[in-house]
Amino acid sequence: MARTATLPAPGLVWGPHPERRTGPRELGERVQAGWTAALDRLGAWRRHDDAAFLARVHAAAPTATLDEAALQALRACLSRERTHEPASARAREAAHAGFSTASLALGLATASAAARQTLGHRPYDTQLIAARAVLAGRLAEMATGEGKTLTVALAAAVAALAGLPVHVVTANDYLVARDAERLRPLYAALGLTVGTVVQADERPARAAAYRCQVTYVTAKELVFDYLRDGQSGGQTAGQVAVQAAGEELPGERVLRGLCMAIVDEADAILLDEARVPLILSQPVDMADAERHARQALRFARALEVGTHCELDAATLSARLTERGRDRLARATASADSGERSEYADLSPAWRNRLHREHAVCTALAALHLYQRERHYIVRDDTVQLIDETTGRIAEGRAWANGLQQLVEIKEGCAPSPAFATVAQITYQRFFPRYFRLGGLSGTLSDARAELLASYGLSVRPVPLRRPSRRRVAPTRLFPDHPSLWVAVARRVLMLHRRGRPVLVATDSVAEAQALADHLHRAGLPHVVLHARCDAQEAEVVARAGQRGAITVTTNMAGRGTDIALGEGVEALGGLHVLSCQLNASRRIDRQLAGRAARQGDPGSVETWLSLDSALLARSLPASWRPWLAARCRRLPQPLLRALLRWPQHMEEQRQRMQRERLIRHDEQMERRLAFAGRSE
Ligand SMILES: Nc1ncnc2c1ncn2[C@@H]1O[C@H](COP(=O)(O)OP(=O)(O)OP(=O)(O)O)[C@@H](O)[C@H]1O
Repeated sequence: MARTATLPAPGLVWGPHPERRTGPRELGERVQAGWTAALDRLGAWRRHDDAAFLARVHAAAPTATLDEAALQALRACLSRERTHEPASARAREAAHAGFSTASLALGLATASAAARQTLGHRPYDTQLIAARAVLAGRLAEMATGEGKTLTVALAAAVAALAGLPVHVVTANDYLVARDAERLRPLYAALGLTVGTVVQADERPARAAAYRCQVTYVTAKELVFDYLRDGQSGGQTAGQVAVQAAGEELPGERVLRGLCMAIVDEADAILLDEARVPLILSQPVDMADAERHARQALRFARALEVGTHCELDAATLSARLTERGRDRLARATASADSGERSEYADLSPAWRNRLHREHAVCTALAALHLYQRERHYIVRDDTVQLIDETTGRIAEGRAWANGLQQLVEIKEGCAPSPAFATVAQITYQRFFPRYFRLGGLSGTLSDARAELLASYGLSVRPVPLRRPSRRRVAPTRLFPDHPSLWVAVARRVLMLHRRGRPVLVATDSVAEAQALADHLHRAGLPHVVLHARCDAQEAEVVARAGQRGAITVTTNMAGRGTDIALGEGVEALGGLHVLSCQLNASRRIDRQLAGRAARQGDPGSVETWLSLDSALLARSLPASWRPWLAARCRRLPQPLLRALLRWPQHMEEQRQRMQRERLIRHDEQMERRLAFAGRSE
């Protein structure tokens, strides 16, 4: 007998702040996303489907005008199909089906007309294909320089015309302001309003920005606004009515729900930034916090490793055994019963089993797992963290959940101000709450399985507009940094004499300065970029394509910044990118390479590394170094590439596991809090 199964309706929360509350996407949706991605791999089918869709957009172009009557008709047509407050289960299903091809074609044709009229840019076919993928709730992989900024605007405009409040999520405040400003005329021509949210904005400004039809914002600001909104509680019917009338509610929610988000540079946000939860915290009474931390350390010191607890060095976490739990319970009970004991001054929080076990496990980790000179250093009576990826001091960073104060007390330092977690959420739990979610980046395919598993998002590769003319020169390895800088300076001199612009990427400020000294001695004019100022960085990187320009950068050169070639540079061979950094993932290498040879321009890329670069030095056995140092210039290319790829692969795996652990931890928290209230 045939069996049929119906998929459960996704748990959608409607009302004034619509959002999904099902966590990661439903199984059915993931299967569908996986199936669509599999279809994409059938190149012939994909080309046919793209061609048919483009034909419809081009056919709709003559009717796609920007007069009010046409826009009114388009809005009506699109909003019939979107249903962000569906009244029935049937409408709810339609909400997931997306727009019909006909209305989507008309919507994109109209947005294209606005782009032509206001920006003077006729959207490329590749941009239309990518915008369609985004509106279908997918991640479009568009190579660097192919025009993602305009693509985002096309997709955002269509969704906004359908009546969905759209959040365009970008990498930093500078890009938020720049993109919104650049695209404002396009949105205005379609009768749409645009707002921006940056770090410095106060609550009323944020509320006003979120009331716009399209809001440009960074992921961090967006998530903190969501967490703060969660703290402000529900609204009364009267307040909802006031807000619906467009009036401001001081101290109330600023977001209008999670309807549609388009994530630009999606891999940077959904993967690279998604390794730690976002925590909303508030200062706590320091005397209480210090007493509590000292009590936790006292309990932890009384436990025997192996008998009462087990330690996991890989995850830097401790676990109590049954005997450990009993001992802890007895100790706290004896304090509670008023018996004279060393624990007599315990605060009431210790009566809660979950709380005391968590506090003692953290103290055990602080005592036995977090090591001086490896995880932190002690300087000027303070504990400073060491960044595990770069091996440098992580300025201004501190551990959460009381760990910082525990390590400080262990080291005999004065504990720094403590903060209690008020609410927390991960990107992996936040973004799937959007009713519609899509995004773009140049570097997604390496992580497609993880993106599907964590966010239910499939990756749609978008073809190049013009064939790439990027030349990749052989990789070279040098025994140490001094020999690397001498060779790099010579290379830069040679290219500079020909007038070709060069962009050199180094690993750190110190390395950039060392190279700058060599360039200076060689009489080569150059710009060193190591300020942590996104606006300045983008400005300098944008000039890096001028004839004879030499730019030295310390981190990934301006993701999201266009490097236009100066006059005559194309004939000289375009921009040359010289990477002297072994990045933590291949995606970052590809982003850097993507600064050269954009949109069919000529350009070249090469990678020169030193054996003592941070990631290599950490991952290659010390016994290999003398052998490699003697032969590094003669190693065959495949062997050299494999040698450099290995540490990068290990780092990618480590970061992936970190994200998986975070998701598991998040799920555990959710289960524990199921009876105690939500974590946000
Ligand atoms: N349809 C178009 N017509 C003409 N120029 C365009 C069009 N689309 C984009 N451009 C131009 O192409 C350049 C690159 O665009 P953009 O910066 O959006 O690329 P990108 O894909 O975001 O690059 P990256 O991956 O480096 O961030 C910009 O100068 C932009 O103005």
